[in-house]
Amino acid sequence: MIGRLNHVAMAVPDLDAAASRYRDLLGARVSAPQALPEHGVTVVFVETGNSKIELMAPLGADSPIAGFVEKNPSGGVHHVCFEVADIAGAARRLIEGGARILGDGRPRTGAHGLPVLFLHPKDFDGVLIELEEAATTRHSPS
Ligand SMILES: CC[C@@H](C(=O)O)C(=O)SCCNC(=O)CCNC(=O)[C@H](O)C(C)(C)COP(=O)(O)OP(=O)(O)OC[C@H]1O[C@@H](n2cnc3c(N)ncnc32)[C@H](O)[C@@H]1OP(=O)(O)O
Ligand SMILES: [Co+2]
Repeated sequence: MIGRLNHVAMAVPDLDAAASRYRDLLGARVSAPQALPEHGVTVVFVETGNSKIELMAPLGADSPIAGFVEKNPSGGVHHVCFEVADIAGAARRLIEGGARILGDGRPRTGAHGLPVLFLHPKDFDGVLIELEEAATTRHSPS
């Protein structure tokens, strides 16, 4: 069901400093910061050729990554994101298999303008998994 690794996300305490390190020390192409209040994070994406790194800092009072950054004040790997062809079908199959989808269970629009959802880390060996519907499978409204 899962396809390409879309990104690995790192939660960081200082987004500008982290972005500079990837740009200036590692020589990577880094996108402009994108504030996503509906997700409680500000993100930049680092291009790695075969995938991406998402650097994210908490945004707002109810950020879902606030607890993680509090427990890991230097930052750390927060989640991995896999592409799926059909996110609604994937969600049904996961629920049938006993996995928990975080939030209200419905996909939300993620940083790339595509539907995303998150699976509980306790159901996947302590790793938070994000699923993103692959761009090629989106249909334009007719
Ligand atoms: C930018 C949009 C989008 C994209 O398009 O790419 C994004 O990536 S948004 C990214 C931010 N959004 C999310 O992460 C949404 C889903 N996450 C959550 O709902 C929460 O982060 C969480 C997973 C429910 C954890 O929230 P928290 O407040 O930390 O809850 P707890 O303190 O109760 O933690 C429970 C338990 O889980 C462990 N934990 C927490 N975060 C992680 C993590 N990232 N990876 C692995 N495990 C994690 C935490 O340590 C607790 O464990 P115990 O202490 O053993 O109980
Ligand atoms: Co992500």
